[in-house]
Amino acid sequence: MTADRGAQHPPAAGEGRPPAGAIAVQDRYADDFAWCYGCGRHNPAGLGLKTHWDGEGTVTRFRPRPEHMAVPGYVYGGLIASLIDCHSMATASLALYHRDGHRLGDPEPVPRCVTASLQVDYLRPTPLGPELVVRGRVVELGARKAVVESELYANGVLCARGRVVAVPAPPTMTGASPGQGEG
Ligand SMILES: CCCCCCCCCCCCCCCC(=O)SCCNC(=O)CCNC(=O)[C@H](O)C(C)(C)COP(=O)(O)OP(=O)(O)OC[C@H]1O[C@@H](n2cnc3c(N)ncnc32)[C@H](O)[C@@H]1OP(=O)(O)O
Repeated sequence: MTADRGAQHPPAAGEGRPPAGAIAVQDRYADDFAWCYGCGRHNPAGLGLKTHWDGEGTVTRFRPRPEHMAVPGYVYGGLIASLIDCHSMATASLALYHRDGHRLGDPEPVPRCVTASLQVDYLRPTPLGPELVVRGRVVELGARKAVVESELYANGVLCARGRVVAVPAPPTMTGASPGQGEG
């Protein structure tokens, strides 16, 4: 994955800025499954990521806070992995929802996926300060998985790229109350 290092992202529909009040994927996860640190709307300590369709793919925007620092001036790589992870999961969930004939705004909750594999390439240091833009697209949609490729930009410059395998959440991950893991 060495191509496009440092590529400028082409102009996209709406530049990833959803209209006010637009429904995000995370708004439509079932209540019991909306606690994820990265994207759960019920997790007050989380990142609160919101993912929307934009043009041919999906987009999530996030402005890192000072505590998301790796070294002064640059973003911590673990945060970058989290952004790519949750953005890709939302993209996979949305693709499954569309495959089932639904559109955001339908009453049925969006299906939930978990991360089977998360691979991130850090192409250049990500500056701490500007809003980050993550763009994703589904490259494979199978019966039991979706493969999503996501790219993270700062000031329009490609800084990291991820490839994520998403699998519908197994029944063993359902039913616990927040704070009740198996371990
Ligand atoms: C009503 C429902 C509500 C549900 C409500 C859930 C609440 C939960 C909310 C979670 C919110 C998430 C928020 C953000 C994402 C996280 O942070 S999720 C947390 C981190 N991830 C985990 O803990 C997952 C732990 N791993 C697992 O549970 C199992 O390994 C998995 C991922 C379910 C896969 O199970 P499995 O039995 O291996 O699945 P299997 O059917 O064999 O494989 C399906 C496909 O995936 C592929 N695959 C599996 N593992 C891998 C791998 N490591 N690498 C590459 N490909 C793989 C297989 O090859 C297969 O591909 P195909 O043969 O179909 O082409």
